[in-house]
Parts: sequence; structure tokens; C-alpha cells
Amino acid sequence: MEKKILIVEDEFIIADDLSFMLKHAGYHVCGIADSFDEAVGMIKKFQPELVLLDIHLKGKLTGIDLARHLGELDIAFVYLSANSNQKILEEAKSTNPYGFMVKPFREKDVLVSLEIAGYLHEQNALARRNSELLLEGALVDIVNENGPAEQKLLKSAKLLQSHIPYDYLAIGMKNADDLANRGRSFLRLGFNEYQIIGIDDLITVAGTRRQELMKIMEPSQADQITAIFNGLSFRELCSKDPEKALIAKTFGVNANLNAHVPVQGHNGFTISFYSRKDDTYNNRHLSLIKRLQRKLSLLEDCFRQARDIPEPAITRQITEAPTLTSKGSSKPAFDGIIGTSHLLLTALDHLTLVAPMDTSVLILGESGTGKERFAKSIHAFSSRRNKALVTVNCAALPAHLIESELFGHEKGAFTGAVDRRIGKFEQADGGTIFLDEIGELPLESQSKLLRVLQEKEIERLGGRNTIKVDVRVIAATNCNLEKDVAAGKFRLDLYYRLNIFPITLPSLRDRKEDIPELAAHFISKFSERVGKPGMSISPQALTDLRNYDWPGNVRELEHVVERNVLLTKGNVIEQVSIVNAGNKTIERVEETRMKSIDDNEREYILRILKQCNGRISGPGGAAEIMKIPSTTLNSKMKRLGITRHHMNGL
Ligand SMILES: Nc1ncnc2c1ncn2[C@@H]1O[C@H](COP(=O)(O)OP(=O)(O)OP(=O)(O)O)[C@@H](O)[C@H]1O
Repeated sequence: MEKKILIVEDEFIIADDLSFMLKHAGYHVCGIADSFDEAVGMIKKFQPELVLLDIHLKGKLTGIDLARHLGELDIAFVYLSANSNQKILEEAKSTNPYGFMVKPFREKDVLVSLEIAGYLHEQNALARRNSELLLEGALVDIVNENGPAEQKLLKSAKLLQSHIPYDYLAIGMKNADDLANRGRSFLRLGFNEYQIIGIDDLITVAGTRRQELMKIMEPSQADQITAIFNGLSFRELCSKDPEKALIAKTFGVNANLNAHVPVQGHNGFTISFYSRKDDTYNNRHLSLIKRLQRKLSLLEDCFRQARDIPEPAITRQITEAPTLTSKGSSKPAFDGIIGTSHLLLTALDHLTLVAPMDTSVLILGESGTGKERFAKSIHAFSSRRNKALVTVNCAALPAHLIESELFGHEKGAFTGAVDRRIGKFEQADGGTIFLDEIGELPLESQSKLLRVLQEKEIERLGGRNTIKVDVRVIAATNCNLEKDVAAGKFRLDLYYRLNIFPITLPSLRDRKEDIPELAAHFISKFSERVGKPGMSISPQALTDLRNYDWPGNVRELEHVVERNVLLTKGNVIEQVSIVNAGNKTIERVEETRMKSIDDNEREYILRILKQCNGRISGPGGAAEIMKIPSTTLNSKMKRLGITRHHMNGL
């Protein structure tokens, strides 16, 4: 059947050209609107499957406003943009479009973008359906298992986290007969670390009196509502509802999704999600919770049982190893991912959500933020965990070898191919391939990779047959792939195929609150390694670590700690030495300190890079001067934590 498309564009000639192009390609253009209001009317009337929308429209409201409306209706859309400024583009991007088409349009690009948008929309819907089925099954399992009711509530709360994010979750039954047993709340402290808060705890934490709280928590109309309150609307709600106001003040939350769960025979109960971010909740969350209502109503039993458990005398903190364990081992799949900042937890939630599915994942983040570690965890928590995880660093391979490395070659395929070689894709059959630094893949190899993703088959170089492979692709990059697409260095269609589920890792400077925990982790690791267990760090040195900008992210912090563990004579790192860009050292220690071999090598490489204006390979590049292959220099730089940021500062 022809796909129904609506065009929303205020320039008639452009809209008309586009419409002609689309009809010619077999699409059904159901209408052309030039303003927000007209578009909303047509969407209601024609229910298009895809909308192409310009950012600038007639009237006050823009294409970005319309995009938000489309997001709520779960209709795919692609922006038609001229040269907009960065701020507008950022805002447009935050509405999660399925693509951008830049004017003037070439027919070929338009058709590819539409095909990709349709594909992504289907994939997303499929992935959502699958993860919802998993969620429903897991909820039923929890309700049916033996064990304390309060723990069952906690497990259900944890399960909901990656589907509907929250910092504080309150489950309450207001028609319970005594206040002490009216509710259980869960405050998130770490990835899998929650504090259970009963009514007595709430009285203590909020600094209120029992009677006052009892009054505030009287059953009200608001308990029966299933709705979203983000930012301003949450503040308005708080001005009318003292219970919400108390929670907002006590836990610093700015958004709320309130879900009423009806139960036969009484008023039911409420599950209320609260987030510190003020734009957390959307219609997707709302429709999910509505679809889950029947399954959630099964929690009623646990809730009633939990009412009979005496209130804890003191606030309890539930700290557990992550539940995501690799089967057959008690080792947490998140092994070695340290940190509890909001940004890292969000990334871990995304990891949890996507890992069990077979979807391609694109991990974005600066160098040293932990992309490879995330890729390993995704594999470890997937059903492919017993098969291979094959890693390929696209930047470290010479361009002429990439294809034989990825797809293999037959004997005699080219000069030097003395034997048949099995490529990385075949090695990863049944498992996962991790394509690190995907942005460095030459254009020619990109087309071949795209074919593998589409056809799920490879052809060895010099081979005559195609070979079916079943491989999940995880790609990572520290480049801005969209810029590379715009510059013609990265294929748009490949970008969209890979970008089905992006996970963005925060830079260390954006999650400085994790530095103490990370530092402690690395101190313990390196002090044991060098036979000086039990080392610690002084508050001043920790402040120095927090004050630094960390262009090399966690990898750089790891090196800095390693170096300081070696340099410190006693048991406490009193002052830190950080060798940063351009060989300047932020030192609070004496200059006369001994330098490690790595320090010397790092300084040497930085000096050579400076001489070559940051050029690594090719004539006059650093690799040539150092008489080593550029791939070796790249891996040395990676090991020593030398990044593009360092090079920008040269
Ligand atoms: N959250 C974390 N907790 C503990 N260690 C971490 C964390 N993130 C990264 N690391 C450590 O930092 C180093 C760099 O991590 P990793 O190689 O995964 O980064 P990357 O983003 O893939 O870097 P690149 O882009 O340079 O390939 C590794 O030694 C890893 O163990």
C-alpha cells in the first residue's frame, strides 16, 4: 500500500515540487499545510504515516511545536530545513526527528531519507513492543515469586526505571486504614541502589509532623488522575497540592507522571513517578503506563502484604550488586562502570533497555568516556553473551586492509593474500561486532558495511559466494557523525541504519560528582597492583581533581591516578600531578619528582605532534618522524590518553 505523507511547508513552490517528486516515486501525498493549525487539522483528518515539516511556518507556532505534537501521536517526521542557526537546530534535534533534509532537495536524497525514516519508525515500534512484552512478563514473574512483599514492590519499581525514568517513585493506597501503612516510596541513589522510604522516614526527611502529614496525604481527586506534569505545570500542581509540594521540596523534583491504577472493588492505588529533570515525561510514557495498568494492578496484593510489615525503625538503604548478571556467573555485567551521576545513570538505563534486544546500537561520546566498556556490557547482557564479541578499531586499520579485515578474503584475492582469511564479521557470527571509531571508516567500505546491514550477508574479497551472517552491530564514535554526513564523509543511509538506538556517554567534566568514586576505584586498583594496598587521597588533592577539565575523560583520570599512586611515597596522595595539554603540568608536587616511562613517552609524542601541527600519518606526519606505523602511533596515543583535545591545544 502507498505510504501516506503530509507536507507542512510555507513556501508553496517548494511544497509543490516535493509533492510531485513523492507522487512520482509512488507515495500518496495526502495534503500540503502551511501553518501549525492547518497541519493539526490535516493530521486529524488524514492520519498520515509520515510528515515532512519545515521549521519555519506561517503563524506564531513553528515546525518544532508541530514536531512535539507528532511525537505525542507517535507519527514519524522528517524536518525540511534551510540554513537554520545552531540553536534552532539543537532544539529541532531534541524532538527526535527521523531525519533532516536540507534545501534545495535532490530527488535521490529525499527518497533515501524517506526510506530510512520508515525503516527507523518500524524498528523503533518493534523494539518498543518487544521490550514492553519483556517488561510485562517480568512484572508477572515478580508478583508470582515467593518473598517479602516489600522486596517485590522494590523489584517492580526497579524494573520500571528504564521504561519510565524517575528519581523518586511513590506507590500509595490512600484508602488504607492507617497512615503508617499507606505508602512505600523509593528514592534512587545509584544504578541499582534505592532507599525505601516509609511514612515514618518521610516524616523525618521532610521535617514534618505526623498529624500534618496525615492531613496533607488525605485522599483527593488528584490521586485518580493519570497525567503528566512537567516543569511549569508541575509547579502549578504543587501550588494546589500540598503533598506534591512536600515531595518537590524534600527531594528536589521538577516533573511528575501520576498514574492511577484502578482495582476492582475500591479506589485502586497510585504510582507516581518524579524526576529532577523538568521535561522528563512524554506521551510515550503515558501510553505505556496506561497499557500496563492491568498488569500493575496485580501489585495490589504485594501492596496489601507490605502494609502488614512494620515500619522500619530507621531509614533503610538497599544496596545490591546490579541485577544484570551474565548468566552462569555472578559477575555483574556492569563490572567496572563506576559512577552514580544522573547522566551516567541515564546512559546505564538506556543500556539496560537495549541490551536484550537485537537492535544496532550507536555509542556516542568523547574519547575515554567508556564506550568500549559499554559495548562489552551490552554484549554481556544480551542473549548473544555466550558467543563472540569481536572488536574492530576502524581508525587503527590501514584503509586498504579494512575490507579484508572485516569481510575476509580468499587465497590469491590480492597480492599477498597467500591464505584464505576469515573476516571479523564471520568470526562474530551468532555474536556481536563492536565497530569502534566508525567515523574513520572510508566511504568505500561504508557502502559494503551498509550492504551487510541490509542483506545480512557478506562476500569475502575475491570470493564468488555470499555467506549469511547473524551479527549484532554496536558502533561507537567520538566524531560528530552528522557533521561528517553534511561534509560528505559519512553516508547518510549508513548513519541512519546505525543510529537506531543511540546512547550518549557524558564527558567526565559533565559528571564531576563521580570523580571521588572513580578516583577511589582507581587508587584501590593501582595501589594493590604495585603492592601498596590501602592508599587514599587527601581532600585537597580531590579538590584539584575536581577542578581540572579532563579533556581525556575517565581514561585520563585513570592515568593520572596511576601516576600519582606510583609517585606517592606514603599512604595518602596529598597532592596531584596532572600532565595536561601541551606538556604543561598542573603540579602541586615538587618539580623534581621522577617521571614514569609513560610520562616520558607521552611528552615525547606530544612534542613531535606539536612539530607536525597535530598530523599523525602521511608525509611529514608524526608517525613518519618517529619511524613507526601510524596505526602503532594511534594505539600508543590511545593507551597514553592523548586525545584530539590535547592536540587542539598544541
Ligand atoms: N564509568 C567508568 N568507570 C570505570 N572505568 C571507566 C569508566 N569509563 C571508562 N573507564 C575506563 O576508562 C578507560 C577508557 O574507557 P574506554 O576505552 O571504554 O573509552 P572509549 O570511550 O571507548 O575511548 P576511545 O573513544 O578512545 O576508544 C578504560 O580503562 C575504562 O576501563
